[in-house]
This record gives sequence, C-alpha cells and structure tokens, in this order.
Amino acid sequence: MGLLVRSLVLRNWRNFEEKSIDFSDGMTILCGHNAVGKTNTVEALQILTAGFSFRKPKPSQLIREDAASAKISARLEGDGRVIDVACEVDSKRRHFMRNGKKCTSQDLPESLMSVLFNPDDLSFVKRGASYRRDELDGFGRQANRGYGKVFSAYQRSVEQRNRLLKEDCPDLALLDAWDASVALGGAALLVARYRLFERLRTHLRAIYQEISEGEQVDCTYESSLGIDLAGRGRDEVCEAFAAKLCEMRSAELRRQQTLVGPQRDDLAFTINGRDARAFGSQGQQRSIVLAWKMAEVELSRELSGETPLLLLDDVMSELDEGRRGAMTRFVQGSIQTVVTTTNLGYFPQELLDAAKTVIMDE
Ligand SMILES: Nc1ncnc2c1ncn2[C@@H]1O[C@H](COP(=O)(O)OP(=O)(O)OP(=O)(O)O)[C@@H](O)[C@H]1O
Repeated sequence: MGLLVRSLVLRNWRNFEEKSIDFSDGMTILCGHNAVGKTNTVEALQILTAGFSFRKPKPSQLIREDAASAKISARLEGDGRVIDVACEVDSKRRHFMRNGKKCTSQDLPESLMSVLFNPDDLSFVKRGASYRRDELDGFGRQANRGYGKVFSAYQRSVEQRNRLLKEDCPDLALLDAWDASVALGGAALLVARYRLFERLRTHLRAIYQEISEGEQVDCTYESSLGIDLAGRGRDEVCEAFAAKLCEMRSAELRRQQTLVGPQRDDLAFTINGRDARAFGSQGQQRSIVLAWKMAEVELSRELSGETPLLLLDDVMSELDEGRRGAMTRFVQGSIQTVVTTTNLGYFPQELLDAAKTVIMDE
C-alpha cells in the first residue's frame, strides 16, 4: 500500500491548542458538529502532503488566536520506511521539515501526495476557469517538482509584464524582452500542463463511464493561443505564443494586462457530445468532478508508484445515493482515506464497521 499517515499532531493550529489523531490504514472518519475543527484537520493533512492548502491562507490565519506560532507534524510509515514531516508557521511564513531537516513545500509530495475533495469542488464544471486551472496546476505541482518551478517562474514573468503594461508609457523595447520571456516560460508550462491533462483525461473518460453506466464524458483543453496543443513541442508552442503576443499588443497596451497564455486557458467538458456546463444536470456535473478526483488518484499512483492520501471533506452529505455508492466502492479499494462528517448516517454500516471513527466534539 506504500506510505500511510500514521498520526498527526496539531499545536496552536487554527482552533486547536493541542490535538493528536491516529489514523487507520483504510478509512478514518472525523465526526463532529460544525466548527469543531474537521476542515482545519484536513487542511493540516493537505499541507503536510501536497505542500499547500486549498484555502490559500496567509500564514497568520493558520495560527491560533493569541498564539505566536503554530506547528503541525505527521508521521508517515510504510514498506519499512518512517518519515516525519512538519510545518512550523510564524506570522510571516511557513517552514517545512522532513525527518528534522529543512525542506521546501515542493519536497513534501515526494513522500506522499494527496487528493482533496470538498463541497466547493462540486461546482467544478460550472465555476470560473481559474478554479479548473488551479486544480490542474495544484495536481501538477504535486506530481512533479519541475512543474512547480515552471509554474512559479511563468507567474512571475506575467506579473512583471503586467506591471510594465500598467505604466503610463511602457518602454516597448522592454516589453519585447518580456514577450520573449513570457512566451518561453509559458510554452514550458503549457507543454507540461497539457501532458498532464491528457493523462488525466484518459482516466476521467474510463472512470466516468463506469460510474455513470455507459455515458461518455470528454474534456478539451481550451488554449487562449487558439491552437490545438496536442502533439506540439515547446519550440512550436513558444513560436505560436510569441506570434499571439505580437497580434495582441495593441489590445494589451489598451487593457494594460497580458490577455493570452496559460493564465487564460480553460477546460471544457461534454457528456455524450453535449456541453456539460450548459446541458449537464447537477448530478452529471457532480459525476464529472467525482470521476476527475478519482482520475487524480489513479494518475498519482501511476506517476509516484504510491497510493495518495484521499481527503474527503464533508462531501458524502452532498452526493446522492448512487454517487455516494460509487465513492464508497472506490475508497474500499486500498486507499487511505480521511473523511469528515457531521453525521455518520451517510455511511453504510459495512463501511463504518471497517473504518476508524474519531469523535471530534470535545
Ligand atoms: N486562526 C484561528 N484561530 C482560532 N480559531 C480559528 C482559526 N482559524 C479558524 N478558526 C476556527 O476554527 C473553527 C473550526 O473550523 P472548521 O472549518 O475546521 O470547522 P468544521 O469542523 O469543518 O465545521 P463544518 O462542519 O461547519 O464544516 C471555526 O469556528 C473557525 O472560526
């Protein structure tokens, strides 16, 4: 089964002064009333595995009110290995450690990746494009350290180019230089992102068909460069990007921002050939996100050779019986899962018998 999270310790973390939790190899259910700290616990697990939090908090928000710093740590065990990961937070930044030595957030997923599914994800198909891009990039950053570096470098170039575009009279020679840098970095990100997308898409199609009794889902990557990225290498994409920046120059000067590139792309889903956003029922759209998360689990396994940690934050109550059943069957396969709920009634007895339940109303 690979590495598993054995235990978690939270100190001055959000609403917790001091809290320790031990996890089972299979499913651990964190059950408790609203605001008891279930999501805060899941967030700590995500930070110690993925290296980031879906809430995108400032460091100070992670520290318990009236405390100066916070610390979370987890012990990972499996296949004869023991790895201790930790994150200390002060008011300005987070400091990561693996086996007592300093490391970066990008080092953590090399030990164990995680896939998180929460109620906000249920509108994955319908929400703004940035939500879908974040999902893809968040997965990419875990799957490959290089992805994170390429992503951050591109983001910095675009920010600097945007700053220049916002000046009263931008220096056009300098803008040319930024165009070259943005096209180069953007092409690297696009090629990496598209490769990841293609592999997720393959799993998505197969899983969706299984959970929806034969309906066909598909997903396309919509590039703001107006090109099909399939089969294109970095040089070709860089050339297309540079040409597009030339074409867009007057519009970008007018609008004072970079209007094309990975930060403008989107994913679009179809069900049996029809646009899932416009025509899909709420249930079908939820099946897409369920299948997408399962696809991330499968691809994590493929890429890292380890089964990721699955974090299901309060989603069981949001799924209808059929989809809850699909999720239940999926987690009954060998994957360590941490689930939060306010109500154990959403879980079949068979699952409750096999799971470890941690009551958090303290
Ligand atoms: N830095 C902090 N210091 C103190 N309390 C905090 C801090 N950050 C968050 N909290 C509090 O933690 C509490 C628990 O939040 P959490 O989101 O984990 O709840 P939950 O158990 O998942 O609840 P629900 O079932 O409603 O989703 C909230 O009341 C929140 O205000």
